[in-house]
Amino acid sequence: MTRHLKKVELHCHLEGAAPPSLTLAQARKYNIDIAAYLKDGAYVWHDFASFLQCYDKISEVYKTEEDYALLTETYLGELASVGTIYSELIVSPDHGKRIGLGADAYIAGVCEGIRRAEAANGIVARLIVTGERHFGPDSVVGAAEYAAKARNPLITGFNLAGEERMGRVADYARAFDIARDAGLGLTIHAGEVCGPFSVADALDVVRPSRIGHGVRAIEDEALVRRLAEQGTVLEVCPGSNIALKVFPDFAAHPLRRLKEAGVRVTISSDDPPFFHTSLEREYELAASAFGFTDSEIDELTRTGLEAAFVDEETRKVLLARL
Ligand SMILES: Nc1ncnc2[nH]cnc12
Ligand SMILES: [Zn+2]
Repeated sequence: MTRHLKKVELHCHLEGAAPPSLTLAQARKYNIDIAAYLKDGAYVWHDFASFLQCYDKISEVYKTEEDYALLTETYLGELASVGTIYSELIVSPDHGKRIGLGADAYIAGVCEGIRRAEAANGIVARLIVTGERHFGPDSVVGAAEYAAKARNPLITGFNLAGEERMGRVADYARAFDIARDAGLGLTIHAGEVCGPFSVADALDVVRPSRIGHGVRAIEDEALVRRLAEQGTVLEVCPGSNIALKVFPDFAAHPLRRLKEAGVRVTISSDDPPFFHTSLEREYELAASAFGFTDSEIDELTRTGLEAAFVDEETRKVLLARL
C-alpha cells in the first residue's frame, strides 16, 4: 500500500487528465458528438496516432475559461486526495487559440483552477507550456514565444510533445532556445515512440534537465551511462508505456534497470484516464510491479522535487513536507 506516501507528479497533460464523466458532461453541454472517441465511460483509441487524435478531439469540449478552471481544480483535487503535494501540468495555450478561446483566457482559467485547489487542499502546482510536434515547428516556436513573454509566475517550464515520429529534434531547436533564454525549465518527450537516437538528439540539441519518458534509452548502454553521468531526470510513466505497447508488460519495463544504472528517475501518469491509470496506481505499481520499498519510492518522489521547475524557496518548503 502506498496510500500513506507523499506524492509528486512532473508529467501530466492537463486535457489528458480529463475524467471521462466530466468530458461527457461538457460534450452534452455544448452538444458536441464525441461518441466515436468516448464509449462506455472510456476513451477510444488503438495506437499512438489514434490516441493523439482522440486527445485533440476530446480537448474540444473544454471551451471557456471556467471549463479550464473546473478541469484543473478537479484533477488537482484528485491528486491531493491521494497525498500529492506538488504537480506540474503540461498545458497548450496553442490549443486555447485553436478553439477560439485565446491563449490568455485558457491560461487564466488553468491558473484559477490552481488557486482554488491550493486554497482547498494545499497542493502546489506549476505549468509547463508545450508545443505539439504534429502542428509543426512554427506552432512550437509560437508556444515558446507565448511562454517566454507571459511573465506568469506559474509558467515555469517548456516541453515538446505530440507525434515523436514527425521531424527531428533539430527542427524544434529555435523554440527551445527561446524558452531557455527566458529562464524556463526545459523538458522534452523523447525515447517513448522513437528509439535511443531521439534521446541522444534531445540531449545534444536541447540540453534539458529532464526528459519526458526517455525509457527507450535502455536500448543503448552508452546512452544510459550518459544520462546517469549528466544527472538528467527521466519522467517515467510506466502505465502509459504499457498501454501504448512501448513494452509488452511491466516485467519488461526498464524503470528498475534505469534506476540501478544510476539514472535519476521519477514516476508520473501522463494521460491517466486514457491509459486506465492514475498517479495513485503508478505509485502502487512502483511497489507491486517493480518491487520498490517505501524508502525507494520516497527517493523517486524526492528526485521529483529536486528536479521540479520551481524557485529554490518553494523547493525547500516542499522538500520539508516530504
Ligand atoms: N504520451 C504522450 N506522448 C506524446 N505526446 C503526448 N500528448 C499527450 N500525451 C502524450
Ligand atoms: Zn506526455
